[in-house]
Amino acid sequence: MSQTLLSPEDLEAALRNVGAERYHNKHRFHARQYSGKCSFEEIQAWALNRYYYQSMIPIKDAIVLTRFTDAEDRRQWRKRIEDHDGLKPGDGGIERWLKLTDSLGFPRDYVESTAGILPATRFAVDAYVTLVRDRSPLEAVASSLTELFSPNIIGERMSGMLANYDYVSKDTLAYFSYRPTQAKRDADWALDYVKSHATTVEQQQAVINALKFKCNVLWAQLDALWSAYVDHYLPPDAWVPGTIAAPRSKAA
Ligand SMILES: O=C(O)c1cc(C(=O)O)c2c(n1)C(=O)C(=O)c1cc(C(=O)O)[nH]c1-2
Repeated sequence: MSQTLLSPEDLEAALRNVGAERYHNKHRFHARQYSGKCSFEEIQAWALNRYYYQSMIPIKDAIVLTRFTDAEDRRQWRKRIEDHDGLKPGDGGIERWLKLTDSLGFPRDYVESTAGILPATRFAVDAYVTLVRDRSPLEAVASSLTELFSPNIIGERMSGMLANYDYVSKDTLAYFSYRPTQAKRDADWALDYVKSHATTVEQQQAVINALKFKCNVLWAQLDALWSAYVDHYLPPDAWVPGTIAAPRSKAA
């Protein structure tokens, strides 16, 4: 734990180091997914569970918005909500995620009910929402900085999935074509914010810890998927492969 005040550049280096050590691109589920080793059911379970993350991101961002006292900060942050919700029905990131779960055979009402997600998915995502509500606005912004690292993992995931799974296409993965540009815009802004607002040792330590926490939010979701769908240790109420969704031949 650093006890000296870091320059803005050294703080950025420390934050990037958190990602280098802990981001979910290092998780074995990610490697399994992009290298083509996931079964159809594992990809279904990943998309179903991740819907919960997607659906809670704009709620999380709406909470962050309420915590800014500066109008310019709110103007910048509200773009995130628009990206996910779209500006009209049928538009936006959540809708694009639902197109992916449609293509994997799931009925929309089942996905949107989140009835079949893993308990750890719910706990991890809810913990993220709790953090942005209960900790400082600075920590809330810092916790979004995993997006500094998302363009790389998205590139690896998309090219690997397109090469290895005949049931996915650029169309069904459209969600990810939009994200890298949005994530770069958001992460650049958030990084500048954190570098200019974390001006004490305590604040710098707090932002580093917020980013570690967020890496754990992402990591825990992949741990849960592995346990339930690779090791087949299904928790009660979790979606059971072969049920609910249309069979693969019809789905994809
Ligand atoms: O595909 C990914 O691996 C990935 C990672 C992350 C991230 O690092 O938090 C986000 C997303 N995707 C994403 O699509 C997204 O909308 C998003 C919002 C946020 C956030 O913390 O506000 N992270 C992420």
